[in-house]
Amino acid sequence: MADISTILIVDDEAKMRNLLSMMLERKGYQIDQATDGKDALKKVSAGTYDLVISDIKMPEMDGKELINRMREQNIVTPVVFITAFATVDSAVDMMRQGAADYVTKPFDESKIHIMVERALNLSRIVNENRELKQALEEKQENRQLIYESNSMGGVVDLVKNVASVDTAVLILGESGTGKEIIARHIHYQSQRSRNRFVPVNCAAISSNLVESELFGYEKGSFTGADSRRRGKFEYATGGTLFLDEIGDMPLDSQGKLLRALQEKKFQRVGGNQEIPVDVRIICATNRNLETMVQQNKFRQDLFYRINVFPISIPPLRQRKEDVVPLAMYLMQKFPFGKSHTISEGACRKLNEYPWPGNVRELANVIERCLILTRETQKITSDTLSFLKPNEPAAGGRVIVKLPPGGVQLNHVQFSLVKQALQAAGNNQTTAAKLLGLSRSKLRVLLKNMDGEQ
Ligand SMILES: Nc1ncnc2c1ncn2[C@@H]1O[C@H](COP(=O)(O)OP(=O)(O)OP(=O)(O)O)[C@@H](O)[C@H]1O
Repeated sequence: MADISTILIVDDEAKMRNLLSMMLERKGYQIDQATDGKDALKKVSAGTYDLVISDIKMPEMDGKELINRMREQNIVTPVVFITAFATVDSAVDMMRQGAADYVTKPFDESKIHIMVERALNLSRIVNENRELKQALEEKQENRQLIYESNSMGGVVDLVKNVASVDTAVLILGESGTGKEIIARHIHYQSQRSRNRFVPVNCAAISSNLVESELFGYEKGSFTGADSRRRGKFEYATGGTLFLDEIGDMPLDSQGKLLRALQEKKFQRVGGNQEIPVDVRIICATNRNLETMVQQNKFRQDLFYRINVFPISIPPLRQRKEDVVPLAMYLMQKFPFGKSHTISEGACRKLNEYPWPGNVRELANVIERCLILTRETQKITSDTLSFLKPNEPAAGGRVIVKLPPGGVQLNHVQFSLVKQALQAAGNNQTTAAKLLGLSRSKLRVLLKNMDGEQ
């Protein structure tokens, strides 16, 4: 049931839109309508459609401009044109613009159905091809797991054991230890590897959006829901759903997640169609969920359901053997780091440092060193003089004195975010790094700040 095709019909004539909608709804397709190219572009940018059927002549934005704008925005949904007068020339022109097909008016119903089926088949093949390519690239990108330590060797053994079964896995470890890369390895070694690996950062989604992010929504289910949208569960069908920072998921959303996992089905927000769950769940957290359960901050029943096969990733300071191999590997990953060398003294310094931000912090330090030594291409212990073993390079402890009259925490947050953006020249990725946040979490903060202004 999850793959009912959704078609967007674009025509300025209501009569034509309704006629086509009726014909296609009878065949079981889900239909949405737009009144011209501009309206259609807004909808295809926000929603998920399998096919667009569009008139050519329309006010505001015509069919040709619509398809051009879609391709500019990398929206590859096939478009079929309906035209009153198709000469060979205009047909060639339409196909040149990237149309999947065209039909001439007046048309009979069977012609429309054949054309829609053909275009949807094409759409499926194009999507499959694109996703396979993406998966291959991702697999190559995340292929290498660097380690020398016995403790990481143990983690890799656990990954091998659990990959082939569909068991829920809970990956535990401090921030930046490699929880996501381990989750990807489980996925790519499983029978689900031909399908998607879909990461969701539970900490980056504001609580009122968790449900629609996970389960999707129907058109009109809330203000701004202009079109139907698939959620992460549906998107990951046949594959793996990676729920990162699960400990940060609000309690009421935890209840909804639990229900979907128990009943093995869910409904989109505002919908009544039951959609079966066919995903493998891998969760990760840097929090102590058992303590959170005791404090009633995490649901015990959900904890038992996701904690079937726990894997703990040790912090980098407890596996010093991995530090230098990882540093060498990370150097190679940067395009300008291929011919750099690293001295023994520098390696010693890297080994002495406690790495509170783990592998992510090591990657940041290596990037900084590569920039500092662009000329000499030699990383020495002097290059690492900014690294103080008792003073973390990033994410260190900061003590802020509380003013006697108290302070609004969100004002402090606001000020720090603003300063970080200023220092980073408005580059959100760099600003997020300065604040020890992921870019998505910074975006949520910015959005919330917008709301408060
Ligand atoms: N053993 C490893 N080999 C190669 N790369 C690694 C390894 N461990 C971590 N990395 C890299 O370090 C970075 C941080 O790892 P990852 O995102 O998996 O950590 P995480 O524990 O999920 O972080 P967070 O808790 O902040 O979400 C990534 O770029 C990842 O590819």
